[in-house]
Amino acid sequence: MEDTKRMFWNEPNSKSYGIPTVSIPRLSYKDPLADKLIANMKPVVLTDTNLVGSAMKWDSHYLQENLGDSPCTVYLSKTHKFKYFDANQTKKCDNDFSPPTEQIVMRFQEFVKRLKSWKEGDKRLYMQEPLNEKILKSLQLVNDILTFNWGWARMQQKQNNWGPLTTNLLMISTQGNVTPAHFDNQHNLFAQIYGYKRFILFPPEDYDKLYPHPVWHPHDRQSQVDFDYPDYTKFPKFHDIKGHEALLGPGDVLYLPLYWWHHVESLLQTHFTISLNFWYKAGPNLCLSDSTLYPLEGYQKMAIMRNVEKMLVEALRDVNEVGPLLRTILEGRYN
Ligand SMILES: O=C(O)C(=O)C[C@H](CCCc1ccccc1)C(=O)O
Ligand SMILES: [Zn+2]
Repeated sequence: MEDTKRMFWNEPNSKSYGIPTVSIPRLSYKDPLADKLIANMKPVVLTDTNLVGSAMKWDSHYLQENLGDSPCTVYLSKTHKFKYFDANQTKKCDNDFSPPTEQIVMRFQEFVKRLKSWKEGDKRLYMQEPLNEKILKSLQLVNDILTFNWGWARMQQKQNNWGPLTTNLLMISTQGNVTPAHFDNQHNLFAQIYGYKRFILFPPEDYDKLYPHPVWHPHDRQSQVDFDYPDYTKFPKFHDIKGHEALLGPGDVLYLPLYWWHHVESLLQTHFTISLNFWYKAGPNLCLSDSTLYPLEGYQKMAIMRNVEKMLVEALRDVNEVGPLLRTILEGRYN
């Protein structure tokens, strides 16, 4: 029994979902191609940035010592999926929205206790807490953060015209958890600290194949397609989706460009995984101006479509009128 258990643990739990993928390049940060890809808003895995070198020693014991009684946000799910939702947008859903996860605040040491005793069948846990003065009480941890490779991160931020760093989200996930496909409106330097995570990315122009929820929906920015059981009747174009895949291990940093879709899963090699992201606001080139280059990029068209939807919700005041009005514009005139 032990051997088969061990063998099972060694092989990544990466289900294929039947989606064809190409590998995201893994390069040294010294490779000029790395900077070229980032400048062109293409994903790339950097293997030796040492961005969070001082966090390589962060394990559950060390974090418990240094975060012990800090309150942290923990999501609970009965399934392996942790589909993010904006609780402030549930009111527009006239109560047919059922939250897929529970969000609770608990002391970090309480979280570690539950994480350690977690076993298959228990509710899955996902701690997601921004690192900021609210929870950073220990000088040791502050010192670790101060010794991140900020020089490299700031150089990327500057030479690629990103906006300000807004968040460093600390994520600690039980093995096998999945964050379903979604996009964020920030650039992301995603650092893997402990355990392995698999990313499947899709470019912004795959908007039509991933069928995002409406902008006013609690699941705004998330794909409606359930990758485990895709509904090809409702979402026929999902059939043609092609992904860009990366397997991240400790020390790897994935540059995840603004508006790129991503599905993330924690693999089974370890009981839990630890990651830290660096979210940077979009730079000025998200707004159209007389210096905008044409034809527009996928991410710019995505921003336009979202703005049109938001403007219509605002103007019509009734989300159920948006579809009919858009169809009136389209039918027999633009299709
Ligand atoms: O770093 C990213 O962008 C990720 O998606 C990482 C992802 C967890 C993020 C959860 C989340 C999704 C949407 C809004 C706020 C928080 C993971 O690693 O499981
Ligand atoms: Zn994300």
